[in-house]
Order: sequence, then structure tokens, then C-alpha cells
Amino acid sequence: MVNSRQQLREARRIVVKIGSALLTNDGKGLCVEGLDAWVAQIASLRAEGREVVLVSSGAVAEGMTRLGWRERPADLHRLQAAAAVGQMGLVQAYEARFRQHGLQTAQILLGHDDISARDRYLNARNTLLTLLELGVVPVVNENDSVVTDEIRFGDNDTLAALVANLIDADSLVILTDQQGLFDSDPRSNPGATLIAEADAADASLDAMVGGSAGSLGRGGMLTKLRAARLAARSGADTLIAGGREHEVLCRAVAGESLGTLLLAKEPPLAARKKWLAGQLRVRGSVVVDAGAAQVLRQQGRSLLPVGMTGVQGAFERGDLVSCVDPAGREVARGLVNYSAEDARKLVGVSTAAIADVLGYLSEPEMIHRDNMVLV
Ligand SMILES: Nc1ncnc2c1ncn2[C@@H]1O[C@H](COP(=O)(O)OP(=O)(O)O)[C@@H](O)[C@H]1O
Ligand SMILES: N[C@@H](CCC(=O)OP(=O)(O)O)C(=O)O
Repeated sequence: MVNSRQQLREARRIVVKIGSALLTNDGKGLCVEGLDAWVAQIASLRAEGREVVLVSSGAVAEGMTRLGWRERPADLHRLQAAAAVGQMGLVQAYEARFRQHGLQTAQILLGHDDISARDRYLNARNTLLTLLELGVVPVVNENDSVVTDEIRFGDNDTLAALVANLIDADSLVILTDQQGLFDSDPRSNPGATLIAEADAADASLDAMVGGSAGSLGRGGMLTKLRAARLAARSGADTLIAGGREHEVLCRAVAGESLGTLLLAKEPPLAARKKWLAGQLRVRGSVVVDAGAAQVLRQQGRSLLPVGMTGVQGAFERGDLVSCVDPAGREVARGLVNYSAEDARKLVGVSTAAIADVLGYLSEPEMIHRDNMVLV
């Protein structure tokens, strides 16, 4: 059997995520010793010939420190202003340190649209890959100052996983203020035990994460677990580890057993499906009958109008829509071939009758399987 830690040793392309809780020293400004240590470790990973993309949080927290604010503002524009101020501090901190190791850095700020629009997704991918080829360390964050609430990732775990998908990373390493994933929140349960390794898809992990974050972090362990599942879609394993541990990155990549390794056991999704899986903006839903739900789930088939029993929401051809079973559980998501208006006319309609009902035939499928991902 291949030792699963061996896979981290062999990782050529790694996404490292540093969370707010860790980076901002629990609200006392950027953690200088931490930054020195992480940058030095990333520099040695680069010197070993590995490619590293850094996803760093901390803009809002650093902005609050610079502006002298103690409370995280509730007002979106003040939050966005803080992010804009703090992002300057972040890039300065990384730039200066990487330069000492002879490395160039590049700032990449991504929003949801950069991942959801296929052309922008491909463009972001090409830019990141070009930077890696040039030996530059890209420093990524969400484009906090301009994104609207409806479409923000909010936590950088999700963003880091999407970046791992985007560049086909071998591993995602999430550094946080805990040593990894525990069987319950160690903040509230001192007796909690560290999980050393699990299949990212293991449903029993869901009960352990609780969803609570620290005062500075956004997502807690729940978003880290979800991120591991997202990263697994492109075949990347995820390590969640304590960022304050001595030489944590170098030791982890040397194959030492620390933190929690969440393994990608399913075969990677095709590139288009990876892009689909990262979409946040769902425009509506179609209810499917039990038979359709079964063939979607078990045989990965396309959804035909005959399997639909209802349509909710307002969507256009090409929008992302979710498919729910008769019990209301989401089965899949995909890009529709018909608008909501036409779809309502097509509920339960056989393929042969589509043209008669609509007066035209676009495609026989409501959602083609190539444009669908199971949830
Ligand atoms: N099962 C768990 N194991 C470890 N930490 C957990 C668990 N459930 C909740 N947490 C909380 O998640 C927090 C880390 O998430 P967060 O504050 O969002 O950090 P970051 O900014 O690094 O993303 C921990 O401080 C911890 O209190
Ligand atoms: N983009 C935000 C990061 C949000 C955040 O704190 O995320 P996380 O570190 O995942 O809890 C920032 O730079 O402040």
C-alpha cells in the first residue's frame, strides 16, 4: 500500500492557505515571526523545485489594525474599506520577505466571476501557471473590496480549494490556529482528539466540525472540510495543520505525520466539471421524480424533461440550476438548455414531444451530463 504521506512528499504543485486566525495573531497585528517562518519554508519548497501558490487571508483584520478599529464592522462598505487598506499591508509583508529569499511575488485578487465565467477561469489559470513557470510566488486573496455579499466566498478555505482545482495542484495545505481537525471543537472541548487521516468524502466527519470559527476566522473547520472535498474533485489531498508548529510546511512535505490529512479517493472530475463544481450562483431548481434522481445519482445520465415534476425560480438557458429529488434533497447541479419559462412547459414531456410543445427543439436534454455535477 502507498503510504498516504508519501503523496505529499511527491507533490510538485502545492497551494498553501494561511488563515486570518493564524496570520493576524488573534487580532494583534500581522504575526511577524509567523510570516518570517512561512515565507522561509515556502522558499525552501521552491528551492526543492516545487511550485507553490499562497492563498493568504488577513486583509480585513490587518486593515482594522491599521485603521485602529477594535470591532469588525457590520457595514459592508467599511469592511471593504478595511480590506483595501489591509491588503496593502499583506502584500508589503510578503513582498519584503520573499525578496530576502530572492523570490518575486505577484498579487492576484479573485472574485466569484473570475471562477464562474469560463473565459475568465481559463485566463486566471493561464496567468497563475505562467507566474509559476517564471518562478514567481503568487499571493492570492479574495477581491474583498469590490465583491458583493451575494457572491463572495467569504472564507479563504473555499477560495484556496478552487485555486487548487484551477491549477491542478497535487496538494492543498491549510494552515490554521489548531493542529488539525479534531473529533470536536478543541476550543470548547479540551479532551478532543486529533484525526490523523480520513477520506475527505467520509460523511462521519460532518458531525465533528460544528461550523464555529474563531473571532477572526470566517469559516471554522466546516469550510476546511468542504474545501478538502472541493480539492478532492481535482485529485488533490488536503492537509490541515497547525501553522505555529515549528517548520510545519517543510516537515509535512517531507512526509512527517502531522495535522489531518484528508485524502482524495474519488477519481478526479473532468476539467469542465471542476469549473462547474465551483459555481456559487444557482438560479433556480427543477424537481425530478424518483426514477430520474436514481439515474442521475447512479448512472451519471443527463436529465431529460420527462423526469421533471416541477420548476422553481427564474433562469435562462445556460444558467446553473439545481436538481432536487421528491424529498427536497439536492441531487445535482448543472447548466440548463431551456429557460424556466420553457422548462415549465416541458415538465413530464417526452423527448419526442418537445418540438411540438415549444415549437422548436434546442436539445433533447434539460441538462446534459457533460454540464452536470452530482452534489
Ligand atoms: N472539529 C474541530 N477541530 C478543530 N477546530 C475546530 C473544530 N470545530 C471548530 N473548530 C474551530 O475552527 C477554528 C479555525 O477556523 P477559523 O477560525 O476559521 O480559522 P482560519 O482563519 O485559520 O480559517 C478553530 O480555532 C476552532 O475553534
Ligand atoms: N479575504 C478575507 C479572508 C476571510 C477569512 O478570514 O478567511 P479564513 O482565513 O478562511 O477564515 C481577508 O483577507 O480578510
